[in-house]
Amino acid sequence: MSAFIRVQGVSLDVPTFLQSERPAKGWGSLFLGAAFQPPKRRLVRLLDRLSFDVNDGDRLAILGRNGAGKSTLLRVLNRVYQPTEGSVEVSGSCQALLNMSLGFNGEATVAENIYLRGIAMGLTAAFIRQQVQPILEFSGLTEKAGQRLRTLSSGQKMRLGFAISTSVQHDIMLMDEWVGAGDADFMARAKARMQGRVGGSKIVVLASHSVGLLRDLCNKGIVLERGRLVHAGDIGDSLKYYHELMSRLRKGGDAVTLGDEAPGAGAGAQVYGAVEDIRVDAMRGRVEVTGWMVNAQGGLPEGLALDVDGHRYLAVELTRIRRPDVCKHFGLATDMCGFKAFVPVSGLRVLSDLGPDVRVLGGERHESADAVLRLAPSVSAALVC
Ligand SMILES: Nc1ncnc2c1ncn2[C@@H]1O[C@H](COP(=O)(O)OP(=O)(O)OP(=O)(O)O)[C@@H](O)[C@H]1O
Repeated sequence: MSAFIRVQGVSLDVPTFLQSERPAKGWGSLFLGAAFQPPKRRLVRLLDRLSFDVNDGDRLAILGRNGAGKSTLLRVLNRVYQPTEGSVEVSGSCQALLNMSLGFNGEATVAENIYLRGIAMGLTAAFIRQQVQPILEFSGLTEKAGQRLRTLSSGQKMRLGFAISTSVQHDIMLMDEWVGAGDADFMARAKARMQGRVGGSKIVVLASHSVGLLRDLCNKGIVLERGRLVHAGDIGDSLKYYHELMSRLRKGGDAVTLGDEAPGAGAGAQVYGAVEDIRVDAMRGRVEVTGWMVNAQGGLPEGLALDVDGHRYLAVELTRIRRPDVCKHFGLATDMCGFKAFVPVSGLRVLSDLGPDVRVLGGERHESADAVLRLAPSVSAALVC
């Protein structure tokens, strides 16, 4: 049976409670205010008349700035929220990686929680019984099977939630951001499993700010803005539309909403790029780094630093270079995403003096640069020669 998702004219209104300001001078007026000025209830529209189809074989990216409605839409697709208007038709079994710890009971043991979550996922007791050991092994919690869940660390709970949620292959996979926490060993296993599950799914719907990931994984995209669907198309067009939208919003100076985005936009994880050449200029005591980088909103970060054996060296100059190839690949609004940066590092004679563990970090400013830029294979090879 082929899988599909049909969303027709979906709107979602939820009640919110607004408390008016109550400047109270004393306890008496505080209690009187609480008694006679209860919070006002009003409906807010989170999704507004969305219509789109996802067909067998599609990998759909949901794009939009913070608060645009991406997670809410995923919850509607997963039937957590019932639309106020319109209809959602889903054909095929659905696996939602939206909240890994949903339905966990801290007082039950780790093994019991596998049953609780498995039953909530619609699995039979007989099937779950066969899955308990593999899930414990995958999450590295075999020795903790009989312990209460509340004694686990948050990372261990996340591993358990991930192992249970991904224990079965479904037709449709709904994801809110790619799984991104855990130690290196677990992340390697989680990545391999995710790739397997994504590959085995008939439909994948992924909401993420990681533009590189969306570009690699998805073939289609929709862009949400304030709960409305403002663009639908192939992934290249959708990323381009999203970046243009973000740049329009930046120029429009929508200070309140863009203020919400500031932490994300400035965070290292939101900057991505590649280093394509590193040269040592021994005469001038500096390293020249060439590559490209952008942030998740398609903006151009201006910060670069080198991490050499734990010592941090900040760039003193960064010039932008045209990169139409990168611009086309990611659907960016500007092609000035290439850069050449100069970083003073004294005492170097040749490139290999930097050692193989050098990391190039990008960010909005030199001081705050902390997103590791990928090294091109030729650069990695040159560093060890
Ligand atoms: N239950 C709720 N009651 C009231 N408002 C809500 C509720 N759930 C979400 N919202 C609001 O709906 C808007 C969309 O939220 P949502 O979590 O879907 O955004 P998002 O696009 O996933 O954002 P982000 O990129 O930050 O994860 C936000 O303004 C949020 O405050």
